[in-house]
Amino acid sequence: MAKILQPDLCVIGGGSGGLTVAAAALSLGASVVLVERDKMGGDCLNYGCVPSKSLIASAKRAQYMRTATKFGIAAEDPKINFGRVNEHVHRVIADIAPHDSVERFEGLGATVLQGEAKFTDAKTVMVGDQAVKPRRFVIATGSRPMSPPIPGLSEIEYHTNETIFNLTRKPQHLIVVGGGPIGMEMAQAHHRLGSDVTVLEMQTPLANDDPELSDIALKQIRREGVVIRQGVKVTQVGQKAKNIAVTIELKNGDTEEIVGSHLLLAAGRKPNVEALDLEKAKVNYDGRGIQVNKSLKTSNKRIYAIGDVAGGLQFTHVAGYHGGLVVRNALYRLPIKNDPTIIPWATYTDPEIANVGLTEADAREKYGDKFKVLRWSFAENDRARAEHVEEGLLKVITTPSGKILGAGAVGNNAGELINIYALAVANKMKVGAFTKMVAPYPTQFEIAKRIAVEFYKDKVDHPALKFLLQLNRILG
Ligand SMILES: Cc1cc2nc3c(=O)[nH]c(=O)nc-3n(C[C@H](O)[C@H](O)[C@H](O)COP(=O)(O)OP(=O)(O)OC[C@H]3O[C@@H](n4cnc5c(N)ncnc54)[C@H](O)[C@@H]3O)c2cc1C
Ligand SMILES: NC(=O)c1ccc[n+]([C@@H]2O[C@H](COP(=O)([O-])OP(=O)(O)OC[C@H]3O[C@@H](n4cnc5c(N)ncnc54)[C@H](O)[C@@H]3O)[C@@H](O)[C@H]2O)c1
Repeated sequence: MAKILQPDLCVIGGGSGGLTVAAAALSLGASVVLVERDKMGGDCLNYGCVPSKSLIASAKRAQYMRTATKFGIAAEDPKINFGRVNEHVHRVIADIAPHDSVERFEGLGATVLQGEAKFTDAKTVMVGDQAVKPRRFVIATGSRPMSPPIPGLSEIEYHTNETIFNLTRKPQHLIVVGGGPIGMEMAQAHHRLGSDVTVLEMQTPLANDDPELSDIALKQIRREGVVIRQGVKVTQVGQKAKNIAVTIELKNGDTEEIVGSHLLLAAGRKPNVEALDLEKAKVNYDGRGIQVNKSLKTSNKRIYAIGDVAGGLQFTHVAGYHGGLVVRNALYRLPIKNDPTIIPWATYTDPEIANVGLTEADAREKYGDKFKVLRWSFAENDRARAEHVEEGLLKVITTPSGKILGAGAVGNNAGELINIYALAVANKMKVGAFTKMVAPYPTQFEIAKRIAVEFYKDKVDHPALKFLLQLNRILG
């Protein structure tokens, strides 16, 4: 057996969370062993954010061609070379990959072990025949697609996010099971790239977002031609000649068969915990993931869990945020507090949907009717008009005194717009801060400024202001 490694940190998983911890700890002079069993960069780089956003970018270009007429340019039915689209997607991955590579991390001073980590006791992990006994562990093993218990699934060939980006030929008819962010982003992108697409959602599509916002996006996606069947139960799947037949049960008990060329499962995620032998490390977990406290520590105080495997919000920026927190605690014992209430998210459908902090429904639950909802339509914004992206809405939720509790947006670049509200929520800012700033004209960002003015609209009825106005009139 090789010499036991005894670094400051052993990071298990070389994805968004693990790489953040490793890079930060190395830059602070700590010794790090990094363990990855598959591809460096994890889900985000290889099977998630990067390929999906690259595919969406291709799909957007195709849509621009179809909708050019309103800009005075003859619209065209785009000639889509799906193989070339696939090359573009993989070129983007390859361009980013060096940043996440074994070579880069070894260059930074890490010992990178390429294999599967398994705990043998509360202080030791084995990777092959290499033992690692660090001062602290960080588990960042992520999640994988969940396979719902659908009869017939094991007998057919289906796709998940781990295989869909390998397709080099356009799916004729893509059936997507699950209308969450993965399902809806992939459904719209594939439809724009020329596939027929049917989404089968057992409850409500994009249910994690404010329905006032997601309805606007879903309307647009439907208008483009994606068929979204909600409230349906998939009861059977099977091969039908070269196609896949999916039987669904409707709310009234009727059944229907939908036949497609490809099936994508996007029905939620499962934490990657099984291979770790967590029982031996006395680390508690359940179906959602590893249980952690506010400091992201597990039931074994030497071991942290971060990112998707920690059972909370599943986003790359959350894994990165967790990573930044645990480095402070693990290396310097500085107090940390994981605060999920400051986390924004964006779904990259077109229009995009984004949120941070409380939604209107959250606020109602927490404050009854003691809060304000400000609304401003993108249609009122000059830049949105010029770009023909008037379909959009910004909502800001405040306390009666103007503290920003949350914001949500649907529309062009809503994901960019939400950043300023992430700043506002994290810093407990008041809406008044927006009235003091000047936004360049014409930017879409002016919506954020305009909505802040809305907050003061009813204040013009204040008796003191009315009196001052009257007085000024008298004074001439
Ligand atoms: C299609 C899709 C699109 C997405 N789009 C976005 C987006 O636009 N924005 C966003 O913020 N998020 C997005 N996400 C979510 C994002 O990818 C994840 O939240 C993020 O990757 C989680 O990071 P992580 O470090 O927790 O896990 P991962 O990045 O998955 O990394 C975990 C790593 O651990 C390794 N591993 C697992 N078990 C072991 C073991 N026992 N030993 C050694 N190594 C192990 C795995 O191989 C993997 O490389 C998307 C996800 C999908 C699937
Ligand atoms: N833009 C982004 O940031 C982005 C994009 C994609 C994914 N993600 C992350 O990845 C996570 C996982 O995404 P997801 O879309 O797989 O999961 P999800 O849990 O958000 O959505 C899954 C959907 O599938 C439905 N479903 C489950 N079983 C079903 C069945 N048998 N038949 C029909 N419908 C079924 C659920 O009702 C749900 O609406 C997200 O929660 C998000 O955190 C983020």
